[in-house]
Amino acid sequence: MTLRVLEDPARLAAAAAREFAARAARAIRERGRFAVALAGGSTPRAAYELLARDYVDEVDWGRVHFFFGDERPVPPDHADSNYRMAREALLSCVPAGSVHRIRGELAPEEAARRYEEELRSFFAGEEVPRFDLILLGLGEDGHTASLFPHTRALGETERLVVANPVERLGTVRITLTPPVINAARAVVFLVAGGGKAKALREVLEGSADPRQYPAKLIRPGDGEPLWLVDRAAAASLGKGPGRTGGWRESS
Ligand SMILES: O=C(O)[C@H](O)[C@@H](O)[C@H](O)[C@H](O)COP(=O)(O)O
Repeated sequence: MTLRVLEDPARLAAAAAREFAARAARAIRERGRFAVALAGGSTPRAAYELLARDYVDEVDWGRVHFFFGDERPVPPDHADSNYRMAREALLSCVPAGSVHRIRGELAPEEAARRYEEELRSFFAGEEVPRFDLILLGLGEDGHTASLFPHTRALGETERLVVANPVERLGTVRITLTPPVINAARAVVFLVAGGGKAKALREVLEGSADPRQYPAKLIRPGDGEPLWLVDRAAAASLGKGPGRTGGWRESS
């Protein structure tokens, strides 16, 4: 597991944009396309905006295929839509090869079924779709994508996409499941803000049950997750009695 601590959210966004562009170039060089699942929430927005502003000529956007790690059960123009955030920050600014949104306007089960169909079609021939990159955030409760603590999706081993009831939020979210995320060639977490410090320490150093901190379930077989965090989110690392190590800080 590699941890990079950036001074502030702006430097975190810049590092994330650089990472995205580097992995896109490598995937396109090696396989002729770059299949990426975008994270939702607020943290990644600045990185998406940097990609749209500073990387228009750096990335062969026509070979980039955008997917989503999860979606809220809302239409694409709703303020809570992860698709809407990505469209405003990036997708409307670059000539992507394709954009595959999760149809939040449908009933969650139907949205999950259709999205799974779309994944199986795009990744035809792959038992489990292998994204070149999956971007993820981390919630203060240790969730990632829409894998929330003690929810049904955490134990999913067959489905690629599920409708996941989240009692605490009183809603049903549509999310990639752990097997798909862990099949990715690369997983990069973007974590900013002191509010995430406790969850980040628990995930990286704690021995709590992964059902309590679902981001602990993310262990890509191919490579270690890269954690891009700002200094505020990293404030509690290396202090807890339960530091299990296992991560190295890279400059
Ligand atoms: O749909 C979502 O909300 C995200 O997929 C979710 O997993 C997010 O990444 C975390 O909740 C962190 O959100 P912030 O970046 O807003 O803190």
